[in-house]
Amino acid sequence: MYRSASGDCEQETREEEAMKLGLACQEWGFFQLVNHGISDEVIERMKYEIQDQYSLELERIKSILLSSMSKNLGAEGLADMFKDGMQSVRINYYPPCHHSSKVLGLSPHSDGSGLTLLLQVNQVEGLQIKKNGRWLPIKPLSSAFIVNIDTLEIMSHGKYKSIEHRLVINPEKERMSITTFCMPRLDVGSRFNSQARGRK
Ligand SMILES: O=C(O)CCC(=O)C(=O)O
Ligand SMILES: [Fe+2]
Repeated sequence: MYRSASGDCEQETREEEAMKLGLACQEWGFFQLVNHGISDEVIERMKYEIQDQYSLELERIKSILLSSMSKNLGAEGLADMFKDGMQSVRINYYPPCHHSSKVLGLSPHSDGSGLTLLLQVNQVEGLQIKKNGRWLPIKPLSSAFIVNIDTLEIMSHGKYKSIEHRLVINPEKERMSITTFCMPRLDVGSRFNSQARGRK
């Protein structure tokens, strides 16, 4: 819902703002939201932590993991294939739902990046992975990253497995997680895609 940030503005201003919002949505489909009530301090801290701390630290963890996988697979240069590859981050929020048996937070899927690093923000269970036809819950460990293999399955010629997973909702508690999808460099991705197409 759009709400004027100061909250106490006159009815007239509110109507004017709502009209401007409507126009921006109709004519541009893009707009910048100011006076939203989140303090500069919180925003600056968030920017700093995402840019200078979290993503740099993840980059470090990713290269350590990939070097080790590279040795394990006997596939030199795996870490290099991900160097300067795109990373995208998704913050997932799952509100509690009393009809939790009738809904899913995320339906069964496997991720489309190369490798995924997932951080559970709170310790609420919900993630399940499919193993031998059964859904197994993943117990949240505080401060652990949950790592899952995606297109690395193709890159490892099937030696590593990309596993289907889903998210079930808790009836009482909300859940939050931060997923970082790590892609190989674009040229590597297209090389593997055309190889995979060639195999069909
Ligand atoms: O929230 C989770 O634990 C799972 C998230 C997930 O599978 C995804 O973002 O692709
Ligand atoms: Fe996923």
